[in-house]
Amino acid sequence: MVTSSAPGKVYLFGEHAVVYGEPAVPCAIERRARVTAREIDEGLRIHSEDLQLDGFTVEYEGDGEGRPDVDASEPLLEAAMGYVNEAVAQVRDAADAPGAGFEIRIESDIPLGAGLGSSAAVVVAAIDAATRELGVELSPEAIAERAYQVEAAVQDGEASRADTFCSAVGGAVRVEGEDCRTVDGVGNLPFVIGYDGGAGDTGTLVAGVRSLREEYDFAADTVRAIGDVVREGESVLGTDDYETLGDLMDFNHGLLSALGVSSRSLDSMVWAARDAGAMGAKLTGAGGGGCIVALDDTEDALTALKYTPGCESVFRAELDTDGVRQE
Ligand SMILES: Nc1ncnc2c1ncn2[C@@H]1O[C@H](COP(=O)(O)OP(=O)(O)OP(=O)(O)O)[C@@H](O)[C@H]1O
Ligand SMILES: C[C@@](O)(CCO)CC(=O)[O-]
Ligand SMILES: [Mg+2]
Repeated sequence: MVTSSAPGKVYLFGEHAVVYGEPAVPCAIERRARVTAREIDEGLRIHSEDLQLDGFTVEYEGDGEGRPDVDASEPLLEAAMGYVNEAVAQVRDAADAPGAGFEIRIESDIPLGAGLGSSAAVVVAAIDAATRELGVELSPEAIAERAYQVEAAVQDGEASRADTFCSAVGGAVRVEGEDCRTVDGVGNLPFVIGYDGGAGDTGTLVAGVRSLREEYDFAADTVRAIGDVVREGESVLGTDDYETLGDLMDFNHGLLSALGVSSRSLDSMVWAARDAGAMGAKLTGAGGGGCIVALDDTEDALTALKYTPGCESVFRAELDTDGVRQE
């Protein structure tokens, strides 16, 4: 039996646009998914007490074919189980063990569908734990590549390498197409996270941006403008010019909002943080609901968010320089 863990992330800049080849800078945070894998004779048994589908919790056991005994629609269940099923397919391929069976147990500190990269963290940790269980040790980079294949499969071919690379190697990273690298010297940015208790489905939100881009040239321009914001942001990354970094986060949020991936509660948390003096604030991840990230080195945004209607919890996020690791 092997347990591995991998961190979630926030996007300083660049989500969504990164799917179309623009650069993005996600940062791993000290919130982890832990996955325990045990080899069994055949099939797949998955336990996750964190898995919530539209307000109810299930512990499911499935072989990827049969359906767990819960009252949920087929598409919802498919969305819920797709990541783990595809991760196990990658493990079987990596270990050249097509018939390997697993019992997988998931425990995660990362809220689901909230923009903190729960899917990437679960997939990265699952691939590490289950390959080690079969006696195969993959490098973090190889795990990142396989985890990306999983996200691409579940998100209907539309995913970037950003979440999975960040979760696998930790720290702040820069991803542009297939070019994935660590960004040194970023240090611990004063991130404050506000969470509305809700969720958005990454695959659906990505598909929405894709159709806007196809329909309107100005939506394609908006995606390119996000890339420009990221390139500008990179010039101050690693300096103490948090004001400029914050202004660019604000700009990035406006562009994401134009692409239709913000929500009323994300917008009100963003404004609450800004009104309290945060240097910048934006949604993080796919959007639709979930989390915002603000830059504030005082306690003011944290306190203001606590009293913001629609904000369910608020916390500081420390940069996690560790990526995937065996526990
Ligand atoms: N603790 C968990 N147990 C089981 N499955 C999980 C768990 N955490 C995440 N998942 C899987 O990841 C899916 C959520 O992934 P999704 O990409 O929509 O959101 P996210 O990764 O949290 O946010 P984002 O991609 O915006 O950063 C869940 O539906 C589920 O399939
Ligand atoms: C929305 C998106 O850019 C980030 C989700 O955390 C999707 C992806 O990069 O695969
Ligand atoms: Mg995800």
